[in-house]
Amino acid sequence: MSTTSEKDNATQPVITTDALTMHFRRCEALTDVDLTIRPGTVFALLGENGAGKTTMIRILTGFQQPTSGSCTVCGIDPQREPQAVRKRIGYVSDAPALYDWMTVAQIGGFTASFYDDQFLPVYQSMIRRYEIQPEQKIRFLSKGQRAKVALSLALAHDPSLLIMDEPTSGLDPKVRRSFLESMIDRAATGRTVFLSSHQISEVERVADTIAILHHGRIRLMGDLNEIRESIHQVVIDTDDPLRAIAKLGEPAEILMEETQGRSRQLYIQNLDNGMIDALKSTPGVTDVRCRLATLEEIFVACTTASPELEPTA
Ligand SMILES: Nc1ncnc2c1ncn2[C@@H]1O[C@H](COP(=O)(O)OP(=O)(O)OP(=O)(O)O)[C@@H](O)[C@H]1O
Repeated sequence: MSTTSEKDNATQPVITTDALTMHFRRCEALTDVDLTIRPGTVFALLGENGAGKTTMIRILTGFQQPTSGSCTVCGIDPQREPQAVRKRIGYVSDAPALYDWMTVAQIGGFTASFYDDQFLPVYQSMIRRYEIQPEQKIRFLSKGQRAKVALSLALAHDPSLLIMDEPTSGLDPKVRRSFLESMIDRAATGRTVFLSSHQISEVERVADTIAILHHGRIRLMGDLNEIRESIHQVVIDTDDPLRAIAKLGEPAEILMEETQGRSRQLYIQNLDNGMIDALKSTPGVTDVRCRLATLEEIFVACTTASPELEPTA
């Protein structure tokens, strides 16, 4: 029977951030990021290059002090107790720093000294499965082989939280597929996976919760299926490019708007049938077509600011 504290652990958020902000001298890498990630989730942080994903991961793993705001990882503050956080989690950085002069076997033995007895046999079996020679020097491994060693080191202590920055870059399609499937299996057993990516198709396959980061701000966050079912692409044809279109009321939110001649394309969250009818009956509107947006379109809509929708400072 599980104890009260085990039950608490199973429901307590694994990661929380509260108004997390990181401003470098010339760049606002993160601004007011609020996140809550529950156990048993595969969470994907999506964002284009420079959106702030690595900065976020560096703060969560205690390698970077935020400018303001706070966060917890497995209930621990990574700014106060970075070592305690790193011992609890598995972490794969976007450029794994491995000791080049060691062999694959030696780096496993070295890392095993920080964990319990289970680490080494699990590491060795993963290395075998990846068909990497244990006696090979790290310096002579290919990029993909290095990624596999880094993954094996991060996973061998069976962490309850795995944090990965672009985990599949460098992996071949076969390994990529089995790796992604293993992430789903981890979540099914109550463990949590946090990954950053700009590979939309991969995220669609594995993630159940996503956040889209744009210029350091969360543009959209939530259950992936709910997000996909709540955002529509609407194309409105008019008889005149300057024709005004009926304003959509609450709770609809326009994520992106583009005009091409007499055709206007909008990505709208929380659209309802009444709004479509209102658009259709707007004078001068000749046709309205509406369908659910793909995740790729949602990503583009959230990371391409329409000038008229840019928040004013
Ligand atoms: N130490 C630093 N000093 C100054 N600026 C930094 C520093 N680290 C990151 N930045 C800036 O912060 C922004 C976010 O960088 P970050 O590496 O977090 O992006 P990312 O989303 O991981 O991008 P990518 O997908 O290209 O890896 C970028 O504009 C980057 O130049």
